[in-house]
Amino acid sequence: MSQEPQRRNAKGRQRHRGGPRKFSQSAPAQRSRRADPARLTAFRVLRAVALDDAYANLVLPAEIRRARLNKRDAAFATELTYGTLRAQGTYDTILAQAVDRPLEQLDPPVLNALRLGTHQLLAMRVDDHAAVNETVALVRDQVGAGASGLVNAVLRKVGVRTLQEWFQELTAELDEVQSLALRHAHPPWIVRAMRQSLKLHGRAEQLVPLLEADNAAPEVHLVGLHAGGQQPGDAIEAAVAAGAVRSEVIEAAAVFRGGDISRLDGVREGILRVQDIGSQWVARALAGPAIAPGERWLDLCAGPGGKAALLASLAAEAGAHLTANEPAPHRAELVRKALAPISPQAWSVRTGDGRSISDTGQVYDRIIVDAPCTGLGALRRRPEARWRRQPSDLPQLTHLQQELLEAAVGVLASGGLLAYVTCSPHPAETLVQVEDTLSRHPELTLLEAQPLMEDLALPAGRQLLAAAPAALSATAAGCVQLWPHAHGTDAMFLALFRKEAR
Ligand SMILES: C[S@@+](CC[C@H](N)C(=O)[O-])C[C@H]1O[C@@H](n2cnc3c(N)ncnc32)[C@H](O)[C@@H]1O
Repeated sequence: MSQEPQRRNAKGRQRHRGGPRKFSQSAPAQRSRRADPARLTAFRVLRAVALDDAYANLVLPAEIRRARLNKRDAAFATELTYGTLRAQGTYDTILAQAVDRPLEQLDPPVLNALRLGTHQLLAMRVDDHAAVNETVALVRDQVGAGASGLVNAVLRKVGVRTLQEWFQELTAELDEVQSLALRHAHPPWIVRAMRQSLKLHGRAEQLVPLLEADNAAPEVHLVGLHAGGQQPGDAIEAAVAAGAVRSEVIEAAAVFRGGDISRLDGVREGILRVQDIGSQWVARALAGPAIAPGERWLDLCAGPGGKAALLASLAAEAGAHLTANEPAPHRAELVRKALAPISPQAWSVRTGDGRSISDTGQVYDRIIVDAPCTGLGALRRRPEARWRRQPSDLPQLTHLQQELLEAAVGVLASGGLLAYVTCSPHPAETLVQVEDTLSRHPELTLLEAQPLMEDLALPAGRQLLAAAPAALSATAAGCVQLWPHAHGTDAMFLALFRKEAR
């Protein structure tokens, strides 16, 4: 976000000439006065995100197909959509300087178009004229001629400065957190939470690299499953043959950089799944220590089934059985689909609230609580998420996390293992929950998660973990917190408890 394309000469007015240009001056089209299809695609996604609470990563591919965009225009629409959504708060601060009324008084489609135009002007290599004229054409086509004059005038004001010049102007009076928030396009409360968490894990000086990593596209990771008579390694071999690169971090995983993932045979068969290596790693940590045949496992919050599929695959190999629990019926259905390729003796799905799991009358030897959380550890994946989440979401989520942990402890067998996992590094969702749980349950011991995860890793993975700085507390030292900038994974958190045998 703090980087911008080199587009101006020393006088700061001319577009750069020569040198690599990602998008042509007229990209993707100055073909007509109707809305350009790539920009219209981005506009439609922004509208769905704002009006229907849609996820851009789900809506965008469908809109690209609907508009029949070619590869180049699809890339343009993707960069425009994700870049605009990610930096929305920063662009709104800039736009507030150029609009003569509070932004809330603008029609939402006009505000979305202004955000799209601002991203093109300040962060994409699109010529100023094309950025302004195409946005005006989009507004005329989609909103009406009335708003096009305002959009033209506002974007001309925005384009008077470069992004760096706007930052200089706007951050002069801001404190450090607000300034970082503006420059790296994160809400200040998230910057504060990240700073606090990094500090607790001995990484106080890594805030900027983390914020930068949140703004970069994540790699696509694959996991191979034990399913359909195949070993996990077979699926990975097939993926490698199709262009994936074997992971050097953990086994039965690969990194895919080759485009359309659904073309891989294993993905269609369900024996190869897209799953962040951080998620794979924490799920394997639960299954890591020696498994006795006949063990009963529970995934208390299983939807949509990523970790459940890996755990069921490991259960199938070891002769254990996984119960995958999920309260939302449509998500429970996704779990069933995810588990379908795996031997049916190894799993079952329960559709129900995790807080009432004791109703089953069962106890479990290994339980994962992959709790509903703010998702602040996966901001790379959901460009709109950081602006949608509010600090006011925390009390309800942390209360639910605590209730789910209580329910899990209640059905954990004596001597059993409990993994508490979040895809958030927020201290209130992680270390505070662990300390509260330990204080309520003297029968629980916090295990050292890092050596367990090291045992599961390949040399490069072991090195990544070993490079972790000293944490500030014994609790933090016992848990593992992964980070996008340090491990190349989502910021997954893992605490591993054992219930002492009576
Ligand atoms: C972080 S997601 C789990 C991701 C999943 N483990 C995976 O790897 O694909 C949290 C899940 O908890 C579910 N959930 C929400 N409330 C719950 C409750 N009261 N009991 C159990 N699960 C709940 C959500 O529907 C969501 O599917």
